[in-house]
Amino acid sequence: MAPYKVAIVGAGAVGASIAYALMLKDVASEILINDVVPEIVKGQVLDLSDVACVSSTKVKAATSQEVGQADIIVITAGAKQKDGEPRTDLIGRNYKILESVIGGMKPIKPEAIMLLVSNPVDILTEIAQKLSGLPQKQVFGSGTYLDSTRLRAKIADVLHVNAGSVHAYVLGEHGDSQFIAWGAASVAGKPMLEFPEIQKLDKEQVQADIARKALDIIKLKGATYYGIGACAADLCESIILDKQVVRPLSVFVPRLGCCLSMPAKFGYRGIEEIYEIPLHPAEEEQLQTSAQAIKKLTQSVV
Ligand SMILES: NC(=O)C1=CN([C@@H]2O[C@H](COP(=O)(O)OP(=O)(O)OC[C@H]3O[C@@H](n4cnc5c(N)ncnc54)[C@H](O)[C@@H]3O)[C@@H](O)[C@H]2O)C=CC1
Ligand SMILES: CC(=O)C(=O)O
Repeated sequence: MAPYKVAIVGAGAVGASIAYALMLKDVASEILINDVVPEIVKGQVLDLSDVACVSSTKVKAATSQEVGQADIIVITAGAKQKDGEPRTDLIGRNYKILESVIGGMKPIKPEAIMLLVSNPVDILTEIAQKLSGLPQKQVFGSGTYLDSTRLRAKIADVLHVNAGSVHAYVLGEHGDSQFIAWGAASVAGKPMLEFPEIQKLDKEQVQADIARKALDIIKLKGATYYGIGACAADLCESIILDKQVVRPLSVFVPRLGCCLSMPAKFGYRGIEEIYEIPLHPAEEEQLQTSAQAIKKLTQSVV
């Protein structure tokens, strides 16, 4: 295996879940763990090192300078939502944390890929694109990949197919203004909206349920981490193996003037293409609304 270092900044529940899922994939040579709390780093490194018998990925603590020299830098540092709190309420705290995290890791390896996970992920992605100095295509966020997996699992239950066979996207903000691109969704090449079981669904309710699933989990157990752990590890694997897969990722979309999720193809050089998905007029309106919400909040902090 070519040496491939993945740094994870923020060693809380999300950072550790990503590290764990990525170790089980056995595609990275080294995972570097960084956090402002040394005890958390030490504890996570010790705990994760127990995965050694089923993974050849080594785990070690890293300084900010070492993080800056990794091939992939995953940012999970920052505050998480409390019960009932929208992701956007985190912006003040997490903007400051992101500034200090990126400032501390400079100079950054010019070819590094930076993957944003901390919330609100769309706004932090745009800020990281500016602060890191890396080419825009090398800095992106996990965006609505997690929301799309939630949707695909829901549809899979309704149609009794595997979620992997459901082609459907949640797009826009990884937040309250996200929306489902029903018109472009399909199973087995058949448009989703032609399935009688889908026609019977209350689509607005499904959209609302997917958008608030994070809060439902937070209410019950305080945080979400396994879903994003699996999604972010999949993104890291796709970068390392240069898979050129398409995922809904938070990327800068020039026509909308902000970062939000659109289907994007990516590999080890970063984002290769952003696709303009065919949207129904009402969906295009929701995309515009999502962009407006993100831009308004971004302007209030930068
Ligand atoms: N994009 C997505 O789909 C998801 C995003 N998240 C977000 O991920 C973030 C982390 O969530 P959790 O891990 O549950 O929180 P957590 O509280 O368990 O961990 C956060 C960690 O960040 C560390 N940290 C704070 N400032 C730091 C700095 N300057 N440098 C390095 N580390 C620093 C803290 O010490 C802590 O260990 C939150 O913003 C949360 O909203 C969570 C789930 C899904
Ligand atoms: C916390 C969060 O962003 C999520 O689980 O979707």
